[in-house]
Amino acid sequence: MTVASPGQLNLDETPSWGSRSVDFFEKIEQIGEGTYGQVYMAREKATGEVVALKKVRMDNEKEGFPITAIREIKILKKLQHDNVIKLKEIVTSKGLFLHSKILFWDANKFKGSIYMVFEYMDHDLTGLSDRPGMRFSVPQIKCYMRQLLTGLHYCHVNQVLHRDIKGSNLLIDNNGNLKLADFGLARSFTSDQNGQPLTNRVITLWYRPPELLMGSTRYTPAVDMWSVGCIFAELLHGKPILPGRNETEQMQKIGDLCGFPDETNWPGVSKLPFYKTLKPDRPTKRRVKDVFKSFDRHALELLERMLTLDPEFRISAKDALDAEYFWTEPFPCQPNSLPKYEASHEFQTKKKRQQKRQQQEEAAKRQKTMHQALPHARLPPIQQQHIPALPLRPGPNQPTQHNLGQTSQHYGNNINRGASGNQGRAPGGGRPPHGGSNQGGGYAPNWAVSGGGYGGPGGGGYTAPNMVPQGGRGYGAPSGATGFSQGVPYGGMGGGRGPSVGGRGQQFGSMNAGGSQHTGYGGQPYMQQPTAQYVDIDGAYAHASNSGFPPPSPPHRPDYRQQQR
Ligand SMILES: Nc1ncnc2c1ncn2[C@@H]1O[C@H](COP(=O)(O)OP(=O)(O)OP(=O)(O)O)[C@@H](O)[C@H]1O
Repeated sequence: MTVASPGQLNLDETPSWGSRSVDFFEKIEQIGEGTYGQVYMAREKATGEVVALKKVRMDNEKEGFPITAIREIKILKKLQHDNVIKLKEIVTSKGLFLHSKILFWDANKFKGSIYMVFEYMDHDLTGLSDRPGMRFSVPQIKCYMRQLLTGLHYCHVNQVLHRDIKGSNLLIDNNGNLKLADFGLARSFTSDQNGQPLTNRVITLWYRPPELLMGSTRYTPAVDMWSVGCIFAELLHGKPILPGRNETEQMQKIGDLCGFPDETNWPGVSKLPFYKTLKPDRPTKRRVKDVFKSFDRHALELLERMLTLDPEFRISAKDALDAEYFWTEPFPCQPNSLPKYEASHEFQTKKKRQQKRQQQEEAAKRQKTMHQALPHARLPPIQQQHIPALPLRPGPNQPTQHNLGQTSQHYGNNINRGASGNQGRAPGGGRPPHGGSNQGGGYAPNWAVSGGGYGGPGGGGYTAPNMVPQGGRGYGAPSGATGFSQGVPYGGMGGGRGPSVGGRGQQFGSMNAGGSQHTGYGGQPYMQQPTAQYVDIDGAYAHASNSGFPPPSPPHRPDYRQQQR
């Protein structure tokens, strides 16, 4: 593989990427609204195959190519697993042109887009849960949870932190397969953690672990496991369990449920930057068992281990897969035995709910008018649907060491306890395929952001230079202050979803031809904004790592999701 020079979109590894126009697809309908563009259900005209097109908005030349998209493309190119969404290719709309595998555009004229083409998934977990009357059975919850943990274990073994685990990023198809999606905040990590600090403004507030809320910048895959714990409890409880409106309230809610951490249950916690600020005046006590006493004994035991305050003792994905919960009756069902549902994405269910609410409001207004006109008319009240949470059973807690899988096997969907090959029940963790090709090839750790080696195409491993800055740099708009709607019991999971993550509000500075001039990270110009632009996923990182990060101040960019949610 060629190592791309700075400032180019290196499509070497997948030659077809970027060469096709979005016109090869016809859009069917919008199914998602993300921070950087819309997501559409679409059909490839030639084959009839249904796909999802995620548009990367690039119409603001000042801000350049969004770093979330660069990260997402780069990481998804490497990760290949049944429980991780497959990025099939990248297509472009007019205004971009491809020359020698480098994408160019004219910054002053270009109003086009890059689209990521994904395999299509019928639902996201939030959309599915929000369907009126939706109830998940225990085998179904176990089936989804096992797939979520399997996909996450694969990411962690391959040294990728997802950093935005939440229902709307868990996609489900009508064969019951669950896949992790939205790797826009993901990043690679090194196990020694001696590198540069990581940003703590990641993970959507309701799913954000205490170490990030208290300002830790050296964290581990345990951050994702906290989010998994929140999702797990949400699935069983029927609504989000920690719906804070801002960081302070979020930490308060965690303290009320899990007890506020101290040096006894989390040595070193008092040294975290915001510990003293967030510490409540009143005493708190762990109440997980009381609050969720209706949960099954094994479910509660697993939940306690996921919601362990000290990240070092929080259960890992690998150990969670080995938990009794998955190996006692009722067992997880097979994905393909699950019922098929009409497509349901959060975007659509939210829209339907809004429309219904509007209709109800209009009907209420009409009734009021009629009532005023006809004082004796008997008018029925507007019905509120109330669906109780799933009933389940009680049990204990048992914290264990957080621990990454060390082996290099794929952990498939069909996990057999004690089956040959895997020792015990827990998985090894598959390495991702080497750089861009699916066959052969060496693989060395630290392939992405942390700048270690990774396999070249079709053969031996090679060591990449430091391609990406350590540190993540997610300086988004502060999260959680606005647009909050508290979830109510409604089907499997709650209605309103939490305030969005802070780390998204940022773009990677545009890069100009030749790579000698560029705007800084987050659109802070170091030099005059160039006209001709191109983006290189690998090279951009290489360039960025030499560019004096972090920028002096976080760039200002509105967080669209805060306005929406
Ligand atoms: N491959 C896919 N198949 C079907 N639907 C998808 C697919 N990818 C994304 N979606 C839908 O679009 C929504 C937004 O996608 P995604 O989270 O990837 O975008 P985003 O810009 O990162 O969003 P956000 O800013 O909310 O994190 C998802 O919640 C899901 O409903």
